[in-house]
Amino acid sequence: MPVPAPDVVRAADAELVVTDLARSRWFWVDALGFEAIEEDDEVIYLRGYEEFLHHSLVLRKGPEAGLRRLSYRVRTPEDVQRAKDFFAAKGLPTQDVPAGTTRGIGEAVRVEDPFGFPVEFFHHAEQGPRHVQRYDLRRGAEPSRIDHFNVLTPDVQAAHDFYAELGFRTSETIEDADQIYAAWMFRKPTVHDIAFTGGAGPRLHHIAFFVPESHQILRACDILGSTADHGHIERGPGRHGVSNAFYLYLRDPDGHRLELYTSDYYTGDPDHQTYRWDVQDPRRRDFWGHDVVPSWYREGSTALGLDGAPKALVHPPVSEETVHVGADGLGVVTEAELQRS
Ligand SMILES: O=C1C=CC(S(=O)(=O)O)=CC1(O)O
Ligand SMILES: [Fe+2]
Repeated sequence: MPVPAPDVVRAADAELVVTDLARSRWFWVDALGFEAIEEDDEVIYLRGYEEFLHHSLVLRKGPEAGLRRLSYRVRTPEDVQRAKDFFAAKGLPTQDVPAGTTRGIGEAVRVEDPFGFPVEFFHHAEQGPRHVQRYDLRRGAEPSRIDHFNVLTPDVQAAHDFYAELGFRTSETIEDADQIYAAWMFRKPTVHDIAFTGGAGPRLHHIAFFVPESHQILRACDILGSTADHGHIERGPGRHGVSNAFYLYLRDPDGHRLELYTSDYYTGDPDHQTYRWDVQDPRRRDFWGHDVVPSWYREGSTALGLDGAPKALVHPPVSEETVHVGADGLGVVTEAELQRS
């Protein structure tokens, strides 16, 4: 008898380990304008202006940078137990997380998914102050809300199939006749809550926050340029092929990647169709055909297991970089060159 999947509402919270909390605070709060809703010498709780829960991102001080958890909100308290039963039935590690372990979050279950990612499911959450119309508080890129996670994993097909079992639907893919190189999957009615990027994993590729319009993205670039901190700009601004979103990728002081993202599209109808990009289409990742910088394909944040230890990397047999030429400007990169990078 299959164990029912929990009813996942959306990607809701994440926790990153950072090595210099003050420097991280400068990047996420002073430069980009995230709200620090609570903080002490060890941890900062951040949120966007449109958010109603206590926070959506935790920066926790630690000796080595890494991804501690990706968290999904589930629809009912019973779905927390369903999540535990679903992962336990597959022989995957699960950990009960008492209410208040994370400020503002009720009891949760933390699991390791089949690909080594630390994933948490919670229902109860404290409401934070309603700042959606506090324009007097908005600064920097005016981040609105957490939108999605993107992770690096060597077998995108397997990840896609597992999250489909968890009830996620597929909005877009990048593929060819031989394989799927990337997939975007959703629970909330937009393009994605989780995306799988082919590459050595388990590693976090990025966490994305929605901003109101493209001009907040341009303002983030101008702010970082003004203080000669332009080195934090990795890729963009530009228009995505996949998702149609206007985007910018930034790297924080520990190298954690943040995407500022706006104007994707609705996916909530029951017969929403998956859009499949050919890996040879130079517009798939940047609709204007701009190059994808190599670091965007190759670099990510270490995932920490439930025991807190860094997860060992598994490399994919073939990387998108070695398949696609043209817009990425890389020409054909051999797998051996990739492994050395
Ligand atoms: O959110 C996203 C939407 C599209 C893309 S891609 O670069 O267009 O593939 C990447 C992304 O996963 O960050
Ligand atoms: Fe993204």
